Amino acid sequence: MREEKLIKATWVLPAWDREPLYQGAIFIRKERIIEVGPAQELRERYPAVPVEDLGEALIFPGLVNAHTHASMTIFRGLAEDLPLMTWLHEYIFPVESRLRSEWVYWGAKLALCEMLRSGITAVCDMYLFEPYVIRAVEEAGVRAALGEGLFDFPSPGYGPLEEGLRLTEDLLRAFAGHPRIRVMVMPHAVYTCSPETLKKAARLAERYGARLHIHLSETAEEVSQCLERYGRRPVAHLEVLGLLGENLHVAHAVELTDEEIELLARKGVSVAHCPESNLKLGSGVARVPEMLEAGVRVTLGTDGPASNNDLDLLSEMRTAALLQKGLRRDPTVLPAREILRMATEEGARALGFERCGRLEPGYEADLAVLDLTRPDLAPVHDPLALLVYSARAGAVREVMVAGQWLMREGQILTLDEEETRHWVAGIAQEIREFLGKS
Ligand SMILES: CSC[C@H]1O[C@@H](n2cnc3c(O)ncnc32)[C@H](O)[C@@H]1O
Ligand SMILES: [Zn+2]
Repeated sequence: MREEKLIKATWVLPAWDREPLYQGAIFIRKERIIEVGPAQELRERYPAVPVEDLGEALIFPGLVNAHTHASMTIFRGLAEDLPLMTWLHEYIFPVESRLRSEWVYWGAKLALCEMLRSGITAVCDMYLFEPYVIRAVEEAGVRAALGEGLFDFPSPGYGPLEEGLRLTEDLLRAFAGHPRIRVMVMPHAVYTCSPETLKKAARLAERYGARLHIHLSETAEEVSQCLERYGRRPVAHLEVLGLLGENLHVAHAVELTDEEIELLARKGVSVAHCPESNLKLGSGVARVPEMLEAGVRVTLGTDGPASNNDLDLLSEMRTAALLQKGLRRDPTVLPAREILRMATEEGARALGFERCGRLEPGYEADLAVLDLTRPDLAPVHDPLALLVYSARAGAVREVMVAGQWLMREGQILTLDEEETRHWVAGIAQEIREFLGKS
């Protein structure tokens, strides 16, 4: 395998806050970016390095899906048009009680194929039987921050909670120092984890210097249940239990007061905004402009494919932007640049991948390539706006993580897409049978 590469394209967008380069190139050595600049200059500087010309295309920083449950592809379309608590308690938790490790493995592989196709190079995943997601992630070659989802009731993945904590600890040890995989401690939510469980999770994270991830303030019902049970809202609940801090990454944060936004900002908590799942489950709309204004680190996630119902972060960027503009009757709210920041650099930082999310010297060579020969991506007045407002998953042609091509000319190199679809079709049939659906 070549240690050095020079890739060039008609456009290179180095980062959310940088101007796009026309006829740009990137010089990569092993997994790192050494230099980004005009193609002609880089060719002259590195004459011995073969040039890979990507032609009429836009090279951009790989996207970061900051919250998902990848394996839930197997449940896509199973329970529709329901509010979160009904969806979870009456449909998803019962079917998940029959979950099997190979379902999680093949479901994750299908999800990774889909995510690669929308230019995602890093993902934050919380699920059950997570070691099987890790297997899929290792095969795919993407970057991931992940953990076994923990709740008080017995899990099909690990049994009683103590086993879940032990499994998390084993994973923390096994993947310490891994170049692409970070293990996080992942209690599911305040309504499925007792205060004792949350404290145990926080202690475990602290012992290993790990990050914590939890669903937080996703719906009004979650807030009222928390008030009823503990006499305080979810954010205050986590504060009292000592969870709010820079190592905490929360999903959703739809139901926040001004004071809660201030507190999250002050404590350095990051938020994964998941607008399409929040819309589809009728949960509401997160107060993203207020969070950004207050200094909260906002990232972007798809949430699981059973509540979104896709894993296309390009379309998520568009939804996130359009939603706030429409709600506020103000097109200047959440400009494309800010959206790209959330989907790249901010996501990477929230997951602990400090040298990802930008195409700059010293950063990991995690990037994706948009095919600009498509009619829906012409003409190119503004590459950044094109990426945020016009691009869809199908337009991503290449993906590279840590200097390795994972997708070339529309072909995923590391996973067998056909085989994966075939396995998932079989699993879906099994699921339908035990649900008495066919
Ligand atoms: C404990 S593993 C993860 C757990 O989360 C469930 N889940 C999927 N989507 C959501 C959501 O939007 N809010 C809360 N919980 C969700 C998933 O089904 C697993 O049980
Ligand atoms: Zn979720």
